[in-house]
Amino acid sequence: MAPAPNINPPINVGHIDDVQELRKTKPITVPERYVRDMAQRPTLATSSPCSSSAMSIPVIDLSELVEGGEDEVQREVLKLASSCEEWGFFQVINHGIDKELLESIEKVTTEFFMLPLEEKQKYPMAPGTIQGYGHAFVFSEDQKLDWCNMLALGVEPHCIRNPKLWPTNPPEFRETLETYSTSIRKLCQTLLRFIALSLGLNQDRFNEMFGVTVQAVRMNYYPPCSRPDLVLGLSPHSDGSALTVLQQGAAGSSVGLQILKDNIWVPVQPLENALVINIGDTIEVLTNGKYKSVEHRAVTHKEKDRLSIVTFYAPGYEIELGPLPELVDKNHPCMYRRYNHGEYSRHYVTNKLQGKKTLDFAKIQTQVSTN
Ligand SMILES: O=C(O)CCC(=O)C(=O)O
Ligand SMILES: [Fe+2]
Repeated sequence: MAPAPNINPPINVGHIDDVQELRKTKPITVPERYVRDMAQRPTLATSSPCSSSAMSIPVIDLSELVEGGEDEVQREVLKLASSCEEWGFFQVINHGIDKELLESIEKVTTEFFMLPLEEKQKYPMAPGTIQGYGHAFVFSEDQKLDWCNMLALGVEPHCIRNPKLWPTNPPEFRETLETYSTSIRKLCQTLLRFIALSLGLNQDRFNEMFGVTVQAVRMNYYPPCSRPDLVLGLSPHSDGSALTVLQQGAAGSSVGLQILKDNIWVPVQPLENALVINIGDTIEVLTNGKYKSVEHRAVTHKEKDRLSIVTFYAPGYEIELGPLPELVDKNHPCMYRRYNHGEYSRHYVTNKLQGKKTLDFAKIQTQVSTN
């Protein structure tokens, strides 16, 4: 979550239907603003066992890394390295976060989204901003919209919080989010230690340089859509974070997350009690492109709804970023420029989601010789 963007001139996003209300009142209507151009329409997840097992994101057992003997640790670190390098995504099991806590955050989040619209609108996301209830990343009247309702909140440091936007209904929401965020924060720090090791770096390399880290949460609720073949739940994008932790709704909800691998949209099958981790743009830059942030999107389902609770973990805004010198040499020339993380965050939240385009901000453009 970035410092509040300066909105100048004011943004006109036009009328935005609330998709949950649409679903209730006009269940088969899909307004034009939600209908994607042909090229953007989704290929829907199949549940065919062969397609999913041939292409499923790797699973990392965190207990092997944290408590395993030398051999297990070494094996799992190698697996982590290949997961980050080849997929940019993995699911983590035995992560140490209580099942009850995962269930509680899911419960309060679901309860929030099920409130009447007037209640949710007490926490409005103003056009062009990224906190509160509504649609983020919409900047014009003619922009296509995602079939999704969001509640996005800055969590850490406290100065990025807007307490007026933290729901007081359901009453346990705030406390549950605090407890959940503390646990997810520790998980991110642990994962960053092993990710550093997997790159041959000192295990504290990332945690030490990140300063006063920034943590934000986005809760995405995707109601069913009568034409999932025409809409997207969330537009293709990579995350601006260092790491993202995604909790998918429990069994019974639909498969909705897809990641772009070798030009194919691969569905991520939810695993019981697992968390989905992905590499964000910041780790791509720090590793000089060795570990890349991967484009992903969400699709909707005809009958089932879906919830995702997403935590973004990033360095402090004041931290200067650029490829780590240890990962730059003659064979790996520097691919990204140096910049301040606050600048990147601002750039990220003032542009619509458009695949990996946002990261052009940091890429060093190589000159094509015309001779
Ligand atoms: O809902 C999902 O599965 C994707 C969410 C996501 O990518 C995000 O919020 O950045
Ligand atoms: Fe994302």
